[in-house]
Amino acid sequence: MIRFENVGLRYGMGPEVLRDLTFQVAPHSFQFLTGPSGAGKTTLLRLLFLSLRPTRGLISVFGRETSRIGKQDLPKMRRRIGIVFQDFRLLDHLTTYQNVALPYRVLGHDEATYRADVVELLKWVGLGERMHVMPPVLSGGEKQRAAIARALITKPELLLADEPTGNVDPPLARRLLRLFLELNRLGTAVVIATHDLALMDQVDARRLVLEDGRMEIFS
Ligand SMILES: Nc1ncnc2c1ncn2[C@@H]1O[C@H](COP(=O)(O)OP(=O)(O)OP(=O)(O)O)[C@@H](O)[C@H]1O
Repeated sequence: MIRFENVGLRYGMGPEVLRDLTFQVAPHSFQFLTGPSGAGKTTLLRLLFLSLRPTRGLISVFGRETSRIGKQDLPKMRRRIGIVFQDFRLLDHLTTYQNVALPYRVLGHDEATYRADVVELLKWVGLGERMHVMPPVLSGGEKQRAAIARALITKPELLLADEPTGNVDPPLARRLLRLFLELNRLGTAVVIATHDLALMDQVDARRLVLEDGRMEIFS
């Protein structure tokens, strides 16, 4: 599904932030991406989401080498990937429901074709009662779940989440983890970037560990 071969990345003229990364993410797989602060986790997620290009090496996503993907094809590729950003990136002037429905609206779909799916997903993440309020009145954990729902609404083949439990207490973190595991059980490949050792210890999952720009894999 995703293949990295000797990938390196530097920002501008700076030092290489990621070096010689060679690994794969298989369809339907579940893995954590971890490592100390500044190790390059967010940078790696941006490479996976095609919002950064490597400065060396090859990345292939869904069987296509990213250097050959033109700008016009990016939205179509990205629709197959759901991403939960560290800072949520919800739109404050839309309701929770409208935020989650946004990908469909952008595609110009008729609301009647997606309304039931959005409502069902909001219930699944425990926001059934909060769907008509705006993000500024949601708690941190509720925003987190709204961002997760928005990433999932298009049924992505790959879900990327950047510190998805960074803003929540341990019981909610466990619930979110169960949500990701359930999603994975339904067929989505999942990559969760996290510092949270207690969270990782709850699942016997593959760990991609970044340190000094290089990756070690523990299966
Ligand atoms: N846009 C940028 N321009 C220049 N340097 C950057 C940029 N974004 C990140 N960096 C640098 O790249 C390195 C990796 O950053 P990154 O945010 O990927 O790490 P991280 O592992 O996600 O950190 P954290 O766990 O603190 O979120 C850091 O040294 C950071 O300062």
